[in-house]
Amino acid sequence: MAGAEWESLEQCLEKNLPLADLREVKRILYGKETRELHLPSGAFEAASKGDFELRGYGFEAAEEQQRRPRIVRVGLVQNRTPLPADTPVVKQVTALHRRIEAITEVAATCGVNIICFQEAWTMPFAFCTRERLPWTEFAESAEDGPTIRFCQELARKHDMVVVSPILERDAEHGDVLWNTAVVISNSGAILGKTRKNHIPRVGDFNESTYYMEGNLGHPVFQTQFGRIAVNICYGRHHPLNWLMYSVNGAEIIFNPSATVGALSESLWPIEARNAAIANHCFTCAINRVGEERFPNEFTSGDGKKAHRDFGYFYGSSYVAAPDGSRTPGLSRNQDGLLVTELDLNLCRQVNDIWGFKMTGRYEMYAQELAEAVKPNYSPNIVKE
Ligand SMILES: NC(=O)NCCC(=O)O
Repeated sequence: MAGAEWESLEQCLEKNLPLADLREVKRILYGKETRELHLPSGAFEAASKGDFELRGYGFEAAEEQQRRPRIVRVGLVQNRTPLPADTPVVKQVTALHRRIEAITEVAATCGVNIICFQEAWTMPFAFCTRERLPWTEFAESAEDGPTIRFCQELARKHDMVVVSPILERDAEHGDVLWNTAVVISNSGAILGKTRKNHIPRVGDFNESTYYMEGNLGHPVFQTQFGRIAVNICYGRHHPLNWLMYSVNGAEIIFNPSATVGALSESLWPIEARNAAIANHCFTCAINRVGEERFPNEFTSGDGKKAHRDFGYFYGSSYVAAPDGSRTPGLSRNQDGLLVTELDLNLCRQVNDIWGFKMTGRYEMYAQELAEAVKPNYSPNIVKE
């Protein structure tokens, strides 16, 4: 499997396909073509100087007589951890704050209204280990920890909603850890938080050693720029997880993630995009980048030899629209900022065309699932 040397699917297609074929391949792979955003030249200069990729795309909705376009710009940030995993905790957190601060500055010059960082962005994704320390020292309060205060300053300074996925320590309830995303209003006020509803036990993702499944349900946050929700990483494999955020009114669902090529790269382009189609909303898939090596080797008891890293986090962040179209992905091997302009009117327009909210038969499935989860349920199998 390719590591950092292989830039992206898009780059490979562009390099190897004749133009006419490339256009057809993109139409079939990515749906209706998104327009490239004209971002300020200073933003590209700053991105180049800051050594991260900057891409901008826009989705269109039809013009309506009674509703004005509801244009919103989202910013997706993918990044590697700038320091080795065995660097002191505070130094790593500080370096990541500075990195995100620089990228968010550029996002602000690009008119981003809502920015979302990757899963557990303030630390190496150390949940392959089971050693607790020093990794649990990256956990902090979702109400007044140093990262939340930092994000509140970003929100106020840039008039931007900030979605900050962190490792949360809930001091009010037994110092318990959670995989959490905090949503901060563009006023700087903390709107609330949401916790990862589905925790993986696959490959080296030993997160269940550190935290339980979320207990906050499917909150949707009403912001000045639309109704948003956060489906954290592994929750992207669970269609009902997306559905419940949509049932609660989400127009944009962010999917901050941390996942590696060998496990999920062929699924990555499908799941958030299918969720956008099925739920008549926009979805924003964000994955971290690079390789993180840990001081002590580990095994996950799956027969693989002991090793010291997860594998390659392949970035490839993208935005999908309710009509099934999507942006090209950011690269597999660079830090990056993906700016995408959405017209939220597209959600209802596609809903009126396809009608999945009308034809979803949710009451039927609610009844059938209520029966299926009962201990004495027997599957409805018709036999000869
Ligand atoms: N962070 C996380 O939940 N990863 C699990 C593996 C995957 O979902 O690809």
